[in-house]
Amino acid sequence: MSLLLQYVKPYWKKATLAALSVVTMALAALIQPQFLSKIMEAIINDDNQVVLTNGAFLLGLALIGMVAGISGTYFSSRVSQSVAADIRAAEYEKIQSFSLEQVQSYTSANLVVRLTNDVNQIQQLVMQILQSVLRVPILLVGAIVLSIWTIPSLWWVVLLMIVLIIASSGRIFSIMGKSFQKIQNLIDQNNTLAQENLAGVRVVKSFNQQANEEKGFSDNTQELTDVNQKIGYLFNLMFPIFMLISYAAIMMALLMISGSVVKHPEQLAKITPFITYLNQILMGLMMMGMISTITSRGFVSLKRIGAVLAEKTDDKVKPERDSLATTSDEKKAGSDEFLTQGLSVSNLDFAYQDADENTLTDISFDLAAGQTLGVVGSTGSGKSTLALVLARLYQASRGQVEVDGVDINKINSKEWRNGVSIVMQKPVLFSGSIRKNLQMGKDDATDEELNAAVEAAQAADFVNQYPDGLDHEISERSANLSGGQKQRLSLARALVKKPRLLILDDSTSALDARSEKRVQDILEADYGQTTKVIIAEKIASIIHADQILVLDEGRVVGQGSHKELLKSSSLYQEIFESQKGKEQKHD
Ligand SMILES: Nc1ncnc2c1ncn2[C@@H]1O[C@H](COP(=O)(O)OP(=O)(O)OP(=O)(O)O)[C@@H](O)[C@H]1O
Repeated sequence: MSLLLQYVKPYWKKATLAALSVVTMALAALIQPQFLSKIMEAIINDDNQVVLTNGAFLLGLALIGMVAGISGTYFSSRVSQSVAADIRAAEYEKIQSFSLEQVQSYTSANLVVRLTNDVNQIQQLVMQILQSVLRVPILLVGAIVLSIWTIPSLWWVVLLMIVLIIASSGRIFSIMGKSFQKIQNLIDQNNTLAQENLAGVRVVKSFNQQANEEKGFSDNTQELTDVNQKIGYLFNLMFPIFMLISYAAIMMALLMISGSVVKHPEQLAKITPFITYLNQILMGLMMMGMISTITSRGFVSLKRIGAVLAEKTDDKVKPERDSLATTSDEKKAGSDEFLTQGLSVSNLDFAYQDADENTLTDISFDLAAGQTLGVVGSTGSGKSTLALVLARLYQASRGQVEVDGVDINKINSKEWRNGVSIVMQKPVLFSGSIRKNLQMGKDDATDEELNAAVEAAQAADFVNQYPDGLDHEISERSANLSGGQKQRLSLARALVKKPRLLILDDSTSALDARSEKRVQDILEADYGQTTKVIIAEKIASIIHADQILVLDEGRVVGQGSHKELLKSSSLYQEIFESQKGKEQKHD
């Protein structure tokens, strides 16, 4: 709740206007029946003047109620939309600062639901609170007091109706509350299924899995429909039950006073407001039930969003270094002062969250600035994991990674990001122009710099074929690019900023041997100052590296130059022998 108040606070003026409007509307609704009563009394007494005066008041009140209703809805929807937008932005910003482990532990589909559906629930929650939290109690208490005040002898009819409605609605609303919780979980699942299926649409089609995927999705959708239908049935059931109870109460009231109407005809004037108040009590109770279910659903969402916002973005990975940002750090960012001595890794261990064993164990190496480290090893040996730890996307569980003798966790993040580029094994590009994607590497890169990077990454041939060149649009999930094109553009993005540390995770695997050789030559000639970590399946890609690490089950089992390893590492020899034939064919 304090979270909600924090976000509503900036809009307190509009929230107050909404609350005042709503209170006015409730008071107008409560006073109206009194004028109606006076009009009826005047009709019985044949007093036209009183009929007209009270009629005018009644109309005036109705008008005030209408204006208050409109302004109440206007202000509460403005506040609820603004609060939802602010929460969404704060949540998005928080998720952006999440570590890879945090994203993995929530799952991306779940985070999408928390950003969309949960925020919508909160919008409704704020709307409901502003619209009903004052109105319902005023309407309910006011209608109970005024109904008894209008015909005191019928107090027990009022009480009986309240008891009957609460008894019948309590059960219905409690079933609804549980169903809303279930809906939330099903929407989470639905989103995961849809996301996975769409991301892997090619695999689904190639393995002819449409029918299975459709079944999984339709089972989930069916369950969602069933729960929604159940809520619909309950709503449909609720209204007739409540109407029945209220009409029974009205009938009872009419019966009770029918005997005295002949003696006291003015009683007839009181029955109309009495019935109106009974209806208002009914409405108030129904609204109370609805609010409790809608708000309980909203509070579930609030809790889910609160959990995201309360997440600590790994202190060691981000904020502390941001706070170290000084003017000199900012100046240093991306400058030639970064990584001038070397990269040093000592006794590094790493384990994925919830994993029983280390993925990397006791990794150590020293690399002088400007040198190249090659990393080879069998599948699953931890090469990509090492790349991610070196890029500071994961945090080592033991040991240290140092740049120029400084623990990388102590380096200002801006400086780090400007100095380091990683090209992931699976290239990821975003929908938008090629230019926009490449400028992620350097916001203010000129066309000249972009073209140089495109050239270096061997992407110029196909980029120049597009009539709109760098402005060519990449579609969602870069579906309009081939694997090799994606890889080249990811490489270009990493090269744009001329990084001081470049980490390539199997980033030239989709390039033909000639293009790969050209990339290697350019890296050597134009990126001589850049320290490089190159992970490769093919030994040919790292044969000239100053130092090569051979990984096996997360441990270094060989270390040295190509020549040294051919003598010292049996695994390296084995890999080399197995690739020799293929390389000769390439050459
Ligand atoms: N996000 C993750 N969560 C948990 N375990 C992971 C995660 N990523 C990788 N692993 C595990 O860590 C081990 C090393 O994976 P990694 O991707 O680093 O190997 P690799 O040497 O790059 O393999 P490849 O050559 O196939 O790309 C594997 O056993 C893998 O299952």
